[in-house]
Amino acid sequence: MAVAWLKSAFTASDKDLEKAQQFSQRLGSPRRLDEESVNVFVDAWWIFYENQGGITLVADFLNKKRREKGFVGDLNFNKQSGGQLQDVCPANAEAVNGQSPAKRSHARDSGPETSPPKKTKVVKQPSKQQRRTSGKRQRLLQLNNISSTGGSVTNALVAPSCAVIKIKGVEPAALPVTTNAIGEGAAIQQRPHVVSSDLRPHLPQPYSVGPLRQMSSVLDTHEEAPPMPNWIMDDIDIEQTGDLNAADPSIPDNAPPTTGQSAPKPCLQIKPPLWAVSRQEVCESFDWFRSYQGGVYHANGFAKGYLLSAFAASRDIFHHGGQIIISHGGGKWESQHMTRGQVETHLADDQLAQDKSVRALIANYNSKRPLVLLIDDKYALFPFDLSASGITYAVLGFYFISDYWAEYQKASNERGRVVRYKFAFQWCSNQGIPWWLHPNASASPSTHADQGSTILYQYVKQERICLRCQTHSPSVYTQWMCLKPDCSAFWINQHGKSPSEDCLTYNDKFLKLAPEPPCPYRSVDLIPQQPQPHPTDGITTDYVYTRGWRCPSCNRLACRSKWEQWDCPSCGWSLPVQGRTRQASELRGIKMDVGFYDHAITNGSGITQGPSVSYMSNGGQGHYQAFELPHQRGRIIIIHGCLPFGNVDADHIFEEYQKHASSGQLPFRRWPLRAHKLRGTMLTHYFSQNAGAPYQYVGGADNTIPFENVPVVSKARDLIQARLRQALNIQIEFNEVLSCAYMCKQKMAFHSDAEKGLGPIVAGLSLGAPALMHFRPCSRFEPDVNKRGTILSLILRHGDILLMDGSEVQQFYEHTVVPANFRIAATARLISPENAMDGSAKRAIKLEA
Ligand SMILES: O=C(O)CCC(=O)C(=O)O
Repeated sequence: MAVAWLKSAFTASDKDLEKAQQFSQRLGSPRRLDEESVNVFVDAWWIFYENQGGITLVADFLNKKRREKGFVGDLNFNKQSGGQLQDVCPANAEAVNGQSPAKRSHARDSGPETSPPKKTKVVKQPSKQQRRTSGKRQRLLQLNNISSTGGSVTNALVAPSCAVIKIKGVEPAALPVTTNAIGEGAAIQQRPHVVSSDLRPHLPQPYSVGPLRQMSSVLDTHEEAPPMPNWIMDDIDIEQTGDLNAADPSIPDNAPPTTGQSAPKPCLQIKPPLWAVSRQEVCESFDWFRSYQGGVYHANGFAKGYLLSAFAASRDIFHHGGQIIISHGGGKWESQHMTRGQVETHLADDQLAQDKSVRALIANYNSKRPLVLLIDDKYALFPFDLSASGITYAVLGFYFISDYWAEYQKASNERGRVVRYKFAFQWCSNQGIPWWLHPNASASPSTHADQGSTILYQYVKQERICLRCQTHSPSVYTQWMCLKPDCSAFWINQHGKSPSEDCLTYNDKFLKLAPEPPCPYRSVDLIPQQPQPHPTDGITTDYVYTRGWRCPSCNRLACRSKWEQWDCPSCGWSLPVQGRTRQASELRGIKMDVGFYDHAITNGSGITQGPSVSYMSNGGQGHYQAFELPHQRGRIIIIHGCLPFGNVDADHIFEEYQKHASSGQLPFRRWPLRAHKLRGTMLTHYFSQNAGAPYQYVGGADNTIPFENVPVVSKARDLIQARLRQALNIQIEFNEVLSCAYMCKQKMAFHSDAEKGLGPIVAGLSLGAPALMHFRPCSRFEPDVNKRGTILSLILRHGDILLMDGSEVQQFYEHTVVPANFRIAATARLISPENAMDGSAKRAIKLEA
């Protein structure tokens, strides 16, 4: 009976889609055939011919449907007859084609329940009459014959003298994937889907030659700059946090070993088209991956970049020379965190379809949107040793997600396992052959280059319906299991058990390259836009000038670490920037989008606000305001610039700073942070230069020049000292000034100036755009980060001087500065000779002692 159902439906459905729809409904498919037409047929096919050992389930399923349709009696599973399905109730005899049961076809000719499906003879397509009367089993073939006239994919089948069912009227766009089911053993060759008329692999030319394309055409323009992770602080105490330099937060050091190659890998003989040494270089230069912490970078609900790293799940693979990559969806692995100086272990947890990264990847799958895959040097499945070439990160290229599913993975949590979402990524072939398969990539081309050419396109969409949850799951492994974590049959095989991890083997049909959706991107779309070093308006302080670049000589992605130019730390290639000097008048009027004009004190902070007090200077009248911290821990005073002429000095200093920076006389640099968790060197957000006594916080003696070399800094120091004298009668001669330059969207993270040897008075002059300065209790004072809210916020305007008076201000509080646009600050301190020594001199003294 069941066979007759299938058979009649198959044979009748060659007429049109409507017939196929009827069949789908008879099978009880919950889905409309116009969406999943092909899958219905494939389900039926696999249920009958491929469900090894699962025939009881098939019988249950069909009997349920029979009962719903009003049939009397159930199909009987007859082991003696080798697993055939038989209708034991003669009352149904006439229900199918008016035939007697004896004349009907059987689902299986022979073979025990557990035997694999037999090879099928190819049969001529019978006439309708023949099909009715034939008692022989016919392995019927279904194919989705899609020919795309204007499209890029032509998928043709050649099937001499065989039964073929075509589903007409199904547009390729309506199908989730192009799907073919071919009877095993049938004399059918499926031609490769052809992406262009030229089947020869072509080399990724756009990487090496050709014009650089504007990235803006492929990027979501409203995408915001990703925030720096909040643990990136400029003054993390190394002793307190330990040296975390080697640890990428997405790659715990206790990551399980990646399955795959353990033998030494060959070195790359070429430079990848895009590579980097630090995570920051990737995030600042490459718009497709701007995630400092996670392995998946997503924006607007879609994944844009995916980093393959050491922390592989079991069964992650790098197949067809990397043209099929299977990887877990990212996140929720066991990880170690530093909290208040203590290492805490967070146990691995189940991934959920709603998790942001997983959700974004699924959205890519559903919309056929490609994403970019990157690897780091810890990704064991890549066949070359990146680190031997000094490469930490490399961009592979565009991939689309050909399938996804969930599975259990071993984990050291209470249950011993966690749910992981796995994604199958497939190379977008319009990019040519992958760069690492290029014959020049390897010293021994035979090792890897041939992997790209032995591609089999004979893809069969392998899926089955779970009889419990009635949803499809791909046949990823040789044993089929429901791969929907919400189903009670999830990860349970035909023996009713979870498979043993070691016994799972990929279904080789599943690993064939799938027909691809059209890829809207080309290789050149990966190349970051070449920076514009001399814009027509002369403004070189906008956000885009904070971004890194790709060295056109060696392809390295590099941060912009110098004010006057982009340069490549590997090969020294540089691109000088020629901007114009910005006037303070262009910037000082920028409105701050905050709910206060000058300052805000948080209720309960214990801060006492003093009155606004006037003072006189040679520029006119100014005023200042003091804020007393509780427990006499010191005071914070803001001295506003003098009107009407008091800011003229500040205006000149602002302009002079820019001129000296552009000429190289004042070398503004982004300096390495002393401790951080990212791989590679992490640079400060802002540019800085120290003058006078060395200040360890920004590079010590390495980043310090004498006051004589930078007259503008001396002028800034003089102005600060004059204001302290005029407003507060404080006589002080500072011996150090840290000058910081912030381009648009750069800022200084929370920190305190608590370095040993710093005097109790710290005073900073603000120039250019206004900035918000916030104070909060520091961790020693309030370990609970949730209770460490801002206690005081101030707006620092052009010409203002901010004074922090008292060493306890730094011991108990930390501060951050967030400028509204281009701004320069000169902060003066009095540093004791001991601190003025650089680190090595100090170590030498310690050793002598
Ligand atoms: O930009 C500023 O005004 C902040 C400077 C600062 O916090 C520092 O140098 O420690």
